[in-house]
Amino acid sequence: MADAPLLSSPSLSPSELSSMLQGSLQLHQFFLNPDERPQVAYDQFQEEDELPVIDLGIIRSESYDDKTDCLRKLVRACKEWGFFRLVNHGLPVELIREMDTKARKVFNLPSQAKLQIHDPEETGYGYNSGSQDGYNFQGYWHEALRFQGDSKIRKDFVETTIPPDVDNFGVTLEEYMDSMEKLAKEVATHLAVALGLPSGSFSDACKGLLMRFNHYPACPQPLSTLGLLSHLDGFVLTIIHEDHVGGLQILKQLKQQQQEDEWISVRPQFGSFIVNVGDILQVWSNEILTSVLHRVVVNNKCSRLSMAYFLGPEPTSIIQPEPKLASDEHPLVKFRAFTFEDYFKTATKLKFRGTLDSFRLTHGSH
Ligand SMILES: O=C(O)CCC(=O)C(=O)O
Ligand SMILES: [Fe+2]
Repeated sequence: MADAPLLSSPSLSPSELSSMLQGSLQLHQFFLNPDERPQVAYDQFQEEDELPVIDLGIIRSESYDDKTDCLRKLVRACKEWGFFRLVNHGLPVELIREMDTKARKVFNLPSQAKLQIHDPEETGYGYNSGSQDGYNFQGYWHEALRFQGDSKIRKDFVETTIPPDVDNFGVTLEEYMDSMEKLAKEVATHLAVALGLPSGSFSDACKGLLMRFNHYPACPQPLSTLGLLSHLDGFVLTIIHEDHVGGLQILKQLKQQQQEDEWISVRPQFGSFIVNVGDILQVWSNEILTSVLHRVVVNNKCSRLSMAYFLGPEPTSIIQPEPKLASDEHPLVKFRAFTFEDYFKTATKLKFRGTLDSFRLTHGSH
């Protein structure tokens, strides 16, 4: 019986479940093939798997030696992990909390109200759930609220679709996205400097593109499904804030140690950000920096909210490696000419896995 497990899961609120199951899928249709199911639970943390921590206060400081050390650590983290934890970033925790609370309020609206948050002309804009036909993440235990475009379009969209009982959602969203854009561009600037490039090499070609709130309701059979399938982010940098629950998993690169890569759970830390390298930065950096596979595992106790901000290039930008980063150790990687738009179309078809291989002319070090 498809719905029998629901009866044995008293911790799930009926509204959380109906939010996922009101669409075209039944519970068992979220179950993945055994080889795709997670073997590591959302809260199985190992000490050796703590992400590298980058203290932005040190990079901003006047101390040349500390700053240089920290920039080296930043490059190492982006090479070896593709991810790091950003602390001392200066963004007020009150703003983060306010954004988290308001996004949660939207997800807690009845399903019918959430389904109104969409733009008929822009698929994927606004609200989507994993039980919805044609949604990129159909079949995953996930619902999302997505905002993009310039701030005028965004403001109009929010005003006409988000119910007024979520107080000033649009005001907080604009403030949060502005702060994220500044922060992401600052990180991109530090990365350019750390690689020996002029400071604007990456950030000048970027703009804030997309903000996605990810909500993963508690799931009656968490190890039979995933919240988000394993994927590579398709932008320059992603800045994620997650609540206290946990569920993000990263494929830890163990190739240097001649071992198979392994999935590790990231320990949540409210108030800090998780930053990761996207495919476009991997190309720009001549594949010195790495875009790494990650996914989300769900649990049967409580829902989880993450807020992901994506910094990207202009849609018509030609994406190519920076020739100044070519060296004996890192010969210039060759790609056929492609724009960010081309990248995105291919990535959508491939579900954001292995997209760059479609554009690669020679095989690099990945
Ligand atoms: O929910 C998370 O922690 C990760 C979200 C994510 O990977 C994404 O939105 O691309
Ligand atoms: Fe992602």
